[in-house]
Amino acid sequence: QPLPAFPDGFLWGVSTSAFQIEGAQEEDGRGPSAWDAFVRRPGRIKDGSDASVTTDHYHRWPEDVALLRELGVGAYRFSISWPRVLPSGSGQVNAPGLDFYDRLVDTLCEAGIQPAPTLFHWDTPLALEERGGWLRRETAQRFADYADTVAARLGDRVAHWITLNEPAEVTLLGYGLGVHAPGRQLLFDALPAAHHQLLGHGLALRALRARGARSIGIANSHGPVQPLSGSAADTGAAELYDTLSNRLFADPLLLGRYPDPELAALLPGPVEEDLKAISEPLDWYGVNYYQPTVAGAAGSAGADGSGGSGGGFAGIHLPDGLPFALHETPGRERTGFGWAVVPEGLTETLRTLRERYGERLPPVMITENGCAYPDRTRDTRRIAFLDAHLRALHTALAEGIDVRGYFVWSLLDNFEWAEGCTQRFGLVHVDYATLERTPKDSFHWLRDALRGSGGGVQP
Ligand SMILES: O=C(O)[C@H](O)[C@@H](O)[C@H](O)[C@H](O)CO
Repeated sequence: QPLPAFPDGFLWGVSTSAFQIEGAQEEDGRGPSAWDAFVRRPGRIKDGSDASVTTDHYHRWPEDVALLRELGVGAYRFSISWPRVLPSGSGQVNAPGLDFYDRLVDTLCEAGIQPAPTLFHWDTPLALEERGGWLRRETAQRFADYADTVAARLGDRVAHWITLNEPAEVTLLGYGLGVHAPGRQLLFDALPAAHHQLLGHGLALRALRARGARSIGIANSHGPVQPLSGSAADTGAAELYDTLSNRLFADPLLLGRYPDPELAALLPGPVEEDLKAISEPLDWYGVNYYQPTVAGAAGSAGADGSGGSGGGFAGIHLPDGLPFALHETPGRERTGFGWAVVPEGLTETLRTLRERYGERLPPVMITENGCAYPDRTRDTRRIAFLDAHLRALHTALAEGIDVRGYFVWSLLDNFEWAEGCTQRFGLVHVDYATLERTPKDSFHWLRDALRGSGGGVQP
C-alpha cells in the first residue's frame, strides 16, 4: 500500500546530534562537555563506550552528506557542539570549531539540503556545568551569547534553527534522576534547570531574530500519558506526569505561563518577567515522538508486571520517593530498545497539542521519530515502524493539524547516551570497528518513498 500523498513542500529530513556522531572530542580545540565527564564515570554507560569516536562524523562528514543526498531528504537536522565552538562555554571562540560547521553548512547548501541546526543537544560545556550548569541562571545568558556567535557566522545560510533539544529529558534524566549527564539526582529540586533552559531558549530566540533568523523552533519531547487504571490514584499520577513531561515545557512557550502555580512557585528568579522572553513567538513547534507512557500511583506494577516502586520505563529504573510509577504500554510490539510501538500515539499527541494550545500552536515539525532494532541491514521492522507512523501523521494532517515536516531519528547508528552503542536507530548501519557505513533496507525504502512522493530533493 503506497504511502498517502503529503502536501507539496512538506519537509522531509533526518536528525542527528553532535555528541552522538562526531567523535574527535579532543581535536581542533574542542572543550569538554558534561557528557565527556559523565561517560567516564564507571558504570554509567551500558557498554562502557565513551563516544570519543562513535561514528567519527567529524572526519567522515563528506561521506555522510553524500548519504543525505542519496537519500533525497530536503533538510538535515544536526546539532552544533557548544564546547566545540566555545570551549569554556563563553568568551574565546574556537575558530576551527566554527569552521567545521561552516564547511558542513556550505556542503549541505551545495547539495540542495536545508541546514537545520540544533544549538543545544545536551552537551553543556563542562566549565559551565561545574558552576551549576542549567541549575544556574547565568547559563541561560551564556547560551544566548553562544547562539549569537553561531548565527553571526552561519545565519546567512541556515534554513531552520532549533534552540534546544528536549529540555524535559535534560531536566528529568540529567538533573532529576541522574541517569544522564550531569548525573545529579535532585528529583524535584531539578526544576530550576527546566526554567533556565526555557529562559535560555527565549534569550537565544531573541538573539537569532536580531541576526535576521526567520525560521526558529524548539524540539520538545511529547507523548500521550495514559493512567494505569481508572483509580483516582492512577489518574492523579498520570496527570502529574503529563504536567511534568508535556505541559511544563509547552505551556510556558505557547501560553506564557506555567501549568501549575505551585510548580511556578518553586522556580527561582523573576519568573513572570522571564516568561515574556520564554513565550516569544516561535515560527514552528518541534515534536519528538517515540511512544506513549503509562503512569500509575507510586508502587504500582505495570500490566506486564514491570515496575515496582518506581517502575521501569524506557530501560530506566526510577528511584523510590517519586509520586508516580511509569510503565510500558502493554500488549504492543516492542522495539529492540523495549519501547512499545504505538503509531496512533503520534496522532493523539498532535490532537492534544491542538486541543490544548489552539491558535497559540504554530505549525508543527516532527523533529524526531524512529526506533532501535539490532538488525544489521535487513531492518524490515524499522520500515514497518516508519510506514505506520507516517500514516498516523497523515491522519493528523487530514484532520487539519498543520504539520510542515518530518525528521527520522536517525541517519546513522550512533551513541545512544546511557545505552552507549548498544541501541541502533540508524537508517545507515555503522560498523564501529571499521566505521564503514552501510545503508539499511529502510534507507532505500525511504529514498524510494521520497522519490515517489516527489517530496524529496531529486538526486
Ligand atoms: O530524543 C532523544 O532522546 C534524543 O533527542 C536523541 O538524542 C535520542 O538519541 C533519540 O531520541 C533516541 O533515544
